[in-house]
Amino acid sequence: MLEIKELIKKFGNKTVLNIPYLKIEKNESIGVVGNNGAGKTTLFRLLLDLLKADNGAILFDNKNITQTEDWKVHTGSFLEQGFLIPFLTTIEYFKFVSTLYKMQENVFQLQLEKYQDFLTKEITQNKRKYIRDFSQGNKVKIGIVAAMLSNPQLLILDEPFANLDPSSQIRLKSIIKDLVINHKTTVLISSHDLRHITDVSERIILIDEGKIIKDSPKSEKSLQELETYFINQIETI
Ligand SMILES: Nc1ncnc2c1ncn2[C@@H]1O[C@H](COP(=O)(O)OP(=O)(O)OP(=O)(O)O)[C@@H](O)[C@H]1O
Repeated sequence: MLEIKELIKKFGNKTVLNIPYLKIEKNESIGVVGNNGAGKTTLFRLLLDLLKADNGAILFDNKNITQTEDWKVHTGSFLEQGFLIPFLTTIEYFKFVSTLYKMQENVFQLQLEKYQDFLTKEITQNKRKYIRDFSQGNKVKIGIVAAMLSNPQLLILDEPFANLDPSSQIRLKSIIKDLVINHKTTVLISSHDLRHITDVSERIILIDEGKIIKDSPKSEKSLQELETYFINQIETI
C-alpha cells in the first residue's frame, strides 16, 4: 500500500528524517514510537503531503502522493487540532468531512451511529456547541471520528491516546482493532505509551533522530527491547 524510498526531510541544516526504504502492506497495523523530536509527526506529515520532502518519494498504491490526488479519498488522518474547524458544531464538521469524502447520506448516518459511544453524550447531546468550546480531550475525539468517518483504507493518527480519559482509550483501542480485523484498514499510530501501542499494533517502528532503528513484529521480546531502549535513553541523558 505504502512505499517510502530515499526519504529525507531537513529543517534548515538539520536532517530530521532519513528513511532509505520502508514498505507498509495493506491491513498492517503499525505503531510508531520514539522520544520527543524523533521525527514521528514529520513522517506522518510527509505521508499526508503536508510537508515537502527534500529528497525521495512516497508511493501510495505505486503512485507518488505528490503527483496524484487518488490516495486522499482513501486516507483518514488526525494529527492535531488544526485539522478541526473550531467555529462549526460537531455535526456540521462531520457533514463537511463526509462531503469531502463523497459519502452517501445513509452511510454517513450509519458511521456516525457507530461512533456515538466513543464520542460520549457530552458531544452527541450538545448539538449546538461549537468545536472550539469543547475540552481538549473531546476535540481529540471529534478529530479521530472525523478521520475514521469514511472508513478509510489508510488511517493515520498522531498520539490519539494522549488527551483521552481511560474509558475513551479503551473504546478507541477496540475501534482500531475492529477496523483492522473487520475492515482491513491499514493503521499507522504514534504514541508514547508502549502498552497502548502494543495493544493495537502488530508491527512496531522505533524512530531515533529521524532514523528507523528498529522495525519488528509485536512480541513480548520486542516490547522488552523497546522498554530497554527507552530506559537506556534516560541513562544517556
Ligand atoms: N516546522 C519546523 N521547523 C523546524 N523544525 C521542525 C519543524 N517541525 C519539526 N521540526 C523538528 O523536527 C524534529 C522532529 O520533530 P517531530 O515533531 O516530527 O518529532 P516527534 O517525534 O513527533 O516528537 P513528539 O513526540 O515531541 O511529538 C524535531 O527536532 C523538531 O524540532
